[in-house]
Amino acid sequence: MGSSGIPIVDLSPFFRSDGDGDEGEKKKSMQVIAEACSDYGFFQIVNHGVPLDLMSRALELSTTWFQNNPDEEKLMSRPPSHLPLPAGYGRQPEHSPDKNEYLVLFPPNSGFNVYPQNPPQFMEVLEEIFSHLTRTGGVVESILNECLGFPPEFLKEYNHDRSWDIMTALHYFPATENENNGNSEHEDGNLFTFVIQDEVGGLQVRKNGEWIPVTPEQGTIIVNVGDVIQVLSNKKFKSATHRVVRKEGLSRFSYAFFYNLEGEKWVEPLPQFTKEIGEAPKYRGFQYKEYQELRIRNKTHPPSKPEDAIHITHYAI
Ligand SMILES: O=C(O)CCC(=O)C(=O)O
Ligand SMILES: [Fe+2]
Repeated sequence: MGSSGIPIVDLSPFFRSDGDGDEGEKKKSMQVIAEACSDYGFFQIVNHGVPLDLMSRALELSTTWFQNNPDEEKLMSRPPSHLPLPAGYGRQPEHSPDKNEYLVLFPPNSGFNVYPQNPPQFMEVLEEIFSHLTRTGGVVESILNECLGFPPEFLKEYNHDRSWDIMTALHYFPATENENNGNSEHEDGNLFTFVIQDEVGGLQVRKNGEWIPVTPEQGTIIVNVGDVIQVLSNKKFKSATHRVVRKEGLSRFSYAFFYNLEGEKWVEPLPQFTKEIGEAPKYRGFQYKEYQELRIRNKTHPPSKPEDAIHITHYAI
């Protein structure tokens, strides 16, 4: 358990080749994960395969880049991509309640990436951490697959195309006297997200109706389950409700890695969570990219009332 009461799971047994004794450890970890996902969709991982010095380095470099980068880089053009959002630098529109700026990256082999040039090592570190997070994503995906009782490799085959994964480096501005919203209350629309945060803190998750601060623990990666897992499992696993609150006098830096689905994929509650157990589906099916486009429109053209923003409830039956 972390100091915030969010479970911390040691993934090392999942990275070792199967030896005696590992099965028991794996089972215990999977129980903790399954419970956290059934309750509120949030847990943390250690011994996750991403080198700790790479994580610190990535945070140091993004801090330097956001604080010092020349405006030309911030203003670099963001050509359209295969996703409903472009790669490169962006900033929340002036009217947005969210006060952050960010850098969007696609997988290292993507021709759509727009990389920062300074510091010169930044691009290499971004590519390296992206690759590590992708590998850890595969491990977490297979754990969730087993926790949900899917046939072996079901999620891996359903979600074999990694070209829609994205990573964002985020910079939250210091809070002012009047407001401290960094990233409004939301659920992520994907399978799951990894968050790496600096020591400032500010990420909060809603658990049993209360906002719980996710206390920074160096080297830990936060995992939050997204809407796709919630829909496939007909809400057996929950998509985590979370937000970021800014601190006065302090900038906060983080990375979010979104383990996504290819845009053409169809998402709907699976028969083992509906007709095979006599339960009605809680959602109608949808194409992944249609939902992502609607979510991005929430950000670029915010509805006049927050309750008009599109969430997964848009597809609720
Ligand atoms: O910066 C963070 O800690 C979380 C970011 C987040 O929730 C998101 O980008 O969806
Ligand atoms: Fe999020």
